[in-house]
Amino acid sequence: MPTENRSVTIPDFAAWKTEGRKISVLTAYEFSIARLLDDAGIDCLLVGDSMGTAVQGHDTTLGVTLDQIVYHAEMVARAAKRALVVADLPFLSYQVSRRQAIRSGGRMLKETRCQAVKLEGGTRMAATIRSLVDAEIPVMGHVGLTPQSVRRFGGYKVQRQADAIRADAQAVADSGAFAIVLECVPAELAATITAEIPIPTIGIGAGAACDGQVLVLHDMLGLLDDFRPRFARRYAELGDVIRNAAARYIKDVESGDFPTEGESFR
Ligand SMILES: Nc1nc(=O)c2c([nH]1)NC[C@@H]1CN(c3ccc(C(=O)N[C@@H](CCC(=O)O)C(=O)O)cc3)CN21
Ligand SMILES: CC(C)C(=O)C(=O)O
Ligand SMILES: [Mg+2]
Repeated sequence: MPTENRSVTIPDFAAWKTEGRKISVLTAYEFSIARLLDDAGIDCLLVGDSMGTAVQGHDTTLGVTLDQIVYHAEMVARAAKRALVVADLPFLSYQVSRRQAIRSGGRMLKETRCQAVKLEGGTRMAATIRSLVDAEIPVMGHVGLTPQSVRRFGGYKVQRQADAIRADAQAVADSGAFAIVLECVPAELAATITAEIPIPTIGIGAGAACDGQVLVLHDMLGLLDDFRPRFARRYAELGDVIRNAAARYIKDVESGDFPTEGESFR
């Protein structure tokens, strides 16, 4: 029987907060990239529903399905030798009922080798998180800018209702989640929450005080030309690299420079 081959466990992850060890998280959607990120030493790979924007080309995450996340989580979890793999529960795969949440989260653990699921919402999702945890499905929370709420928010905006967001984070922690994403909240609020809850906070657009940071892979690699929020530092310009490589290939095909005899069989 194949054995799990991971060095990072949920309890390690939860303990990193008390040890003051910063947690690095990136999204991943497929095998080859996930293997490279794992080799590089990333702590956690998130199979995000941001695949709706980053991979599928939509302007929201609302259309992403549970089947799609299962398919991508399967590839990512197969690639990861040591990183913790977490998969997003997409819109309407957990909001209908606690039974639905357990079915969806359970499917993720049964059909892929991911170790946990992430879902959006604070106080209003507390009972759901508790039900998942009771069913042995580890949960990462997500509060602040919750992209699945985009139709209520009316856009992607920094969330500033400090008391409500603090209560949301506390409810997520009290419900048994092992970590929580804080998305697009003022740095000072994220610092307050990080100090007052016992589980690690993973920030995106939430300042430096968080216990860890997460970015969408396509954003940090420069693969999306027209998505540049202030929090998405670019560590590479792969868009330029890919356009250049493709342009050189096209030129070589048109001129007949490719392929050479050495690149052909005789
Ligand atoms: N590729 C990608 N990266 C993401 O970070 C991401 C997605 N997709 N899809 C789902 C959500 C949407 N996200 C977003 C989208 C836009 C802003 C944005 O434009 N923020 C403005 C601030 C707006 C304001 O409050 O005034 C900024 O300037 O950063 C932030 C987060 C984060 N998530
Ligand atoms: C940006 C992270 C937190 C996320 O939820 C996603 O990639 O879907
Ligand atoms: Mg997400």
